[in-house]
Amino acid sequence: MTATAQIGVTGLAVMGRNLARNFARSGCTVALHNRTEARTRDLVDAFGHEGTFVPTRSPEEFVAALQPPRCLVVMVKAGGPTDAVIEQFAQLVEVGDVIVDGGNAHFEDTRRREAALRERGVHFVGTGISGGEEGALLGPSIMPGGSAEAYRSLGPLLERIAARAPDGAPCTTHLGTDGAGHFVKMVHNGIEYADMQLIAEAYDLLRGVAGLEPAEIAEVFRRWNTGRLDSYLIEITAEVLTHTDARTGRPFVDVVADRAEQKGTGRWTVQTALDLGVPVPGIAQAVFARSQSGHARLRRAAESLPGPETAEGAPSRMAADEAERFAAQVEQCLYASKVVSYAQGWDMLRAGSEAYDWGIDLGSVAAIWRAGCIIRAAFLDRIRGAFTERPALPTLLADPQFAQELGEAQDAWRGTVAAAARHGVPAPGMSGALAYYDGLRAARLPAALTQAQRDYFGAHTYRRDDLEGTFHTQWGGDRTEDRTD
Ligand SMILES: NC(=O)C1=CN([C@@H]2O[C@H](COP(=O)(O)OP(=O)(O)OC[C@H]3O[C@@H](n4cnc5c(N)ncnc54)[C@H](OP(=O)(O)O)[C@@H]3O)[C@@H](O)[C@H]2O)C=CC1
Ligand SMILES: O=C(CO)[C@H](O)[C@H](O)COP(=O)(O)O
Repeated sequence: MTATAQIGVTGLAVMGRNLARNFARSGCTVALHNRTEARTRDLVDAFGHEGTFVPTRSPEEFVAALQPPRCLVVMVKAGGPTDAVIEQFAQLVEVGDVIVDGGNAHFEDTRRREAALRERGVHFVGTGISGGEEGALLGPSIMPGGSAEAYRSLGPLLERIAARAPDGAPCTTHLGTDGAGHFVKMVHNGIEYADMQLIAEAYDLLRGVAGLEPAEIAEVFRRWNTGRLDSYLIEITAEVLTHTDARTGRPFVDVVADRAEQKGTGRWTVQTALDLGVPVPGIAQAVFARSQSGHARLRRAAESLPGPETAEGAPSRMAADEAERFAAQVEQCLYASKVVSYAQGWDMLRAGSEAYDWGIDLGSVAAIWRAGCIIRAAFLDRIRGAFTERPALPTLLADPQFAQELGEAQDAWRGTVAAAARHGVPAPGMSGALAYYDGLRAARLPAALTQAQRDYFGAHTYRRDDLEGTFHTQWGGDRTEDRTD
């Protein structure tokens, strides 16, 4: 077989097939391979006219079809299958070739795989790809890690197929060595979970407190989508809320089982945050809210527990002008809570970058999330601006523009969280975001009491604000204080 292909894709299910088509449409010659050959044939039969494909029937043929240095993208099921496929191709490629894993791998697996392949002289690039099936075809946000040398050959190809931000910049950049790309994708998904949870809470409040119908709530979301909340997730929420179930004629949202599932990337984000010691309660609340929704036994056991009197029976419908005022208040609350969640996501990016010495450019991450990915949103350009102007910004909340907006949202944010509590509408994301915000601004936290308790029962010692060193109080004795360091 003649080596004519600039890039190869192995694993031609929904993501791989569309990525391969995207490469071909951008003018690349694309080698194709899939374990089950029928998928390769189907792709060429259906889409062969879109560009130049080189279908292959075996891993050996696939590798032989690639121009050196070979770049091959693995798009197979995450976990064991990815390991098996990487090992298979590692045996066939040569020193200097690039193997790319575009699946949703855990960044620690990517670090392990990169180290093993580096020993053999092969570049391994773990890359996050976001945008789902449609994004893979029309332009995803691509988050590659790996060596700078690998990016030199792979980067130009990725830049051809990535989404374009409104300023025309491709939504991909080299993020750092080994697992940096998959770490960034993991945090992207964590933020995605938090954002989706907040949007779900806004919907629930408009329904449970204002008494609006799904189609009316869709109109509210459409309006929001023309302002600072302009984002893909708000846009699709409006679409979902206008959809009517063909079987029953009821709003679609009312026939879908209210048990949210998860493949695991949100959970990984929270587990990693715990290891890194970064507080990301917005993401954790979202993961736990999904988990709680699926606990049928707990929910059944609790369904007859008392709630606030205002919540008894069907929600009373607000008058039009009152509903409008309430919706405006929810918008402020949603926006403020969203800013807090994104701030936590960026804290996590910074902590990961420091812990693994990746040197992730925090402004660039916002730049490549402006288009193509699930959390694409107008306000990411402002996050890009904030971290580009001040790379050492300690938290997004300290950016003067965001801080001003959070100041302006105070009454509405607190009023909405209070309304949720009064009506018994669960809003862990919004109330958690407010608690996080208040926790950061507090001049003094009750952590002082926690420390005192720890010293009381376990002699764990404490520090004082007025003296250097560590101390222990003789709680069981005369309560004198000893210096312990
Ligand atoms: N779906 C999505 O929206 C997104 C998916 N991803 C990630 O992209 C990757 C691909 O996802 P998706 O397209 O949904 O496909 P799947 O995750 O469903 O994986 C199916 C593909 O994996 C191949 N495969 C499975 N096991 C093996 C094996 N042991 N050896 C060789 N090939 C194997 C299948 O081959 P065969 O046809 O022979 O069964 C098929 O090509 C995954 O890692 C996923 O996490 C990332 C972003 C979004
Ligand atoms: O990677 C993605 C987008 O960027 C997937 O859409 C995401 O993994 C979906 O996750 P979950 O099934 O856990 O909701």
